[in-house]
Amino acid sequence: MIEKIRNNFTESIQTKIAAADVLPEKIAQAGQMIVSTLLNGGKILTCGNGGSAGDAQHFSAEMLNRYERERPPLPAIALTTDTSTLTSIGNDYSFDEIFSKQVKALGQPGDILLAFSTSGNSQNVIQAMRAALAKDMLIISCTGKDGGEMAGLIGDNDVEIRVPSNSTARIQEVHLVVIHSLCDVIDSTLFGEDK
Ligand SMILES: O=C(CO)[C@@H](O)[C@H](O)[C@H](O)[C@H](O)COP(=O)(O)O
Ligand SMILES: [Zn+2]
Repeated sequence: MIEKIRNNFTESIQTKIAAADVLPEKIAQAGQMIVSTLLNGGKILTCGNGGSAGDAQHFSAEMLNRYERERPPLPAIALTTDTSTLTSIGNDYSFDEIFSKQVKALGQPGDILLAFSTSGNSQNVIQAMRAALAKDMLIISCTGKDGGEMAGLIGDNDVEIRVPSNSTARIQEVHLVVIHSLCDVIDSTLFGEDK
């Protein structure tokens, strides 16, 4: 058991080292995209399933409240939190539409959909991306593995941040570093370097 646990740490560290080689430019690009959207009066909608629902909420909480410093609240909505909305769409239509119907209702042109899926194949996230594209929103996708079906929906103005790993757990662990790095880019660009 001890060896198994140690191996989880080792694998997580190795995946992060591999990600540090390939992801920083994409993360910087995504962070600047978010900054431009915020400066234009837009907002960020976030979604994902399971651990990735937690990621979606983690990012929106850091926007709405704070990351590491005092600064004004920034606009973001996690589409994973309103159980009345989620259960009614799931019950009356389908689970695949739980995010896309919210994107259709809340999304405005120029807003960003921040979509988390380790496989890139979660249908409700894919439907949310299609709804965002139909609304002239921009997309930042955080994926892993081979990028799945989501990779094919990314356009020239969108950014895919794909973690180089096939393990759902290891990908999620890197997604958390991505979230905090996005917050870092956003805060330092909008409010200056932290003193
Ligand atoms: O947190 C975990 C596994 O670490 C699970 O809850 C996991 O997020 C769920 O199985 C998700 O449904 C997986 O979806 P996705 O990452 O492929 O979009
Ligand atoms: Zn998990």
